[in-house]
Amino acid sequence: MKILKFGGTSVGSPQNMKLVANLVNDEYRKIVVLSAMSGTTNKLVEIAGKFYQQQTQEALQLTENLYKIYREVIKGLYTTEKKKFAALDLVISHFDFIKSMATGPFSIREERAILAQGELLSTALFQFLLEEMNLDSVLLPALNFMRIDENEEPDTKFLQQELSTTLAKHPHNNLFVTQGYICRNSFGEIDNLKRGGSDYSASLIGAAVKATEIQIWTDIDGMHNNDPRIVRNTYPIAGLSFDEAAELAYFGVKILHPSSVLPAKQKNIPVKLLNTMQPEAKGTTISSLSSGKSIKAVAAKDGIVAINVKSSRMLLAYGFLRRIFEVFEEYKTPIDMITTSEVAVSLTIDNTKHLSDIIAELKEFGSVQVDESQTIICLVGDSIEEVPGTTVKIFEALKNIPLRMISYGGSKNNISLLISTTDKKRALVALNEGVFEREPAHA
Ligand SMILES: Nc1ncnc2c1ncn2[C@@H]1O[C@H](COP(=O)(O)OP(=O)(O)O)[C@@H](O)[C@H]1O
Ligand SMILES: N[C@@H](CC(=O)OP(=O)(O)O)C(=O)O
Repeated sequence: MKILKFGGTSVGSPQNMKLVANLVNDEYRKIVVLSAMSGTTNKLVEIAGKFYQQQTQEALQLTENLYKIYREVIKGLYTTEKKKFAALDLVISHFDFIKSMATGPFSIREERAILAQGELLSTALFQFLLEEMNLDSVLLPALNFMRIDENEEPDTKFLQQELSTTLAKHPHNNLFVTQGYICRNSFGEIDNLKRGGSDYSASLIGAAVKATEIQIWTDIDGMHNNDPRIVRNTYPIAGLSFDEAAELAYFGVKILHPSSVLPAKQKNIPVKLLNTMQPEAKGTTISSLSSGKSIKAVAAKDGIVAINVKSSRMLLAYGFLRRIFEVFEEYKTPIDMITTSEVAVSLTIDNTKHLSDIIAELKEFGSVQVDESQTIICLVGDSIEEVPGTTVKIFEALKNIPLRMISYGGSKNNISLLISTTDKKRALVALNEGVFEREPAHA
């Protein structure tokens, strides 16, 4: 069994959906996981926001605008009038559901139900397309098997049981289609795996059915060495280890959801990143194989806040760091980077929900300085410290950029630097020239 996940751009137009239908049309047994058509989830977030603010007319107007987009999609997607009618009926029922939110109370529960409509629509429309092409496929409702527990962790046992029971009912089918991103929570309500979560769905499903391969199909030919939206002359990386890919995803490479590497790593299932618009390109293979000692890529994570706590009283005192960490633990706020000196500690966080409470408590230890609008630049590779001259190249490339924090030696896979977000573009461009001078032979 293979898992093929197609992201928003891959199902973002009738033309692309047809490309996807042709790509899944072969003899392999597979589960196809689809995201919402690109732009849809953002629009649904906007609509839910208007309902929240009780701006009902604006919400209904945005809903109508989105409906019109789907009406056009139907025109371009099907050839027979019969399917066009059936698809229109289906689309109307989903939009009637959204419009029904105009009456009655609106809470986070209704918001999540609205956010789920994108994946429900894309999979239903895709299933109709497969039917029109006479491809035998089964639509599996993700809300029947994808579940998160009270800690928002996926219930992998339930997933495995439900999927194996469902698949056993279709022993002669090779093609299954399901929704990414959406799930139920511990109350049985509609919920989701957070933005970009369809990659995570694919990986969890792959691990549950012990797939031979998980393919993430998107609009670029694999993981590039640098952000192609910011830097020119980036190139796809042929191979990455699970650990390297996890670091890159966590530190902001948009192509892969941060949680999606672990389920595949645990079951040792290779993950391929492939391009729907260029299916013959090799893409990137993420596996347990080491991909060679070198720096493979750089990622940038914005929205970081640096907090510095300085306390001469605490000089050389044991227990100081534990007490600082306890404050973050109390507010369920993960720490990304940490650097220390004898009298001070600097930490970074990206979740600022409890920032003022955290600062208030930290002030009990000494003076606290907070710097917002920071970016972590993370260089990822294998056994970085064993490659002579690596750090020299990095600091030479960044010689004109103020570095607020440096984290090196925590793992063999990364060097992280904290800079002001205003310097991010300059830093990524400088690193591209100074560290990744040219495409390696294997890429
Ligand atoms: N290092 C990188 N390698 C490849 N793509 C990247 C990288 N950094 C950012 N991206 C962006 O990620 C985009 C694909 O991710 P995403 O929009 O989530 O895809 P999808 O809509 O298929 O889920 C690419 O179009 C690319 O611009
Ligand atoms: N539609 C969801 C889930 C998702 O993963 O989308 P994409 O695969 O297009 O990043 C979102 O926009 O967050």
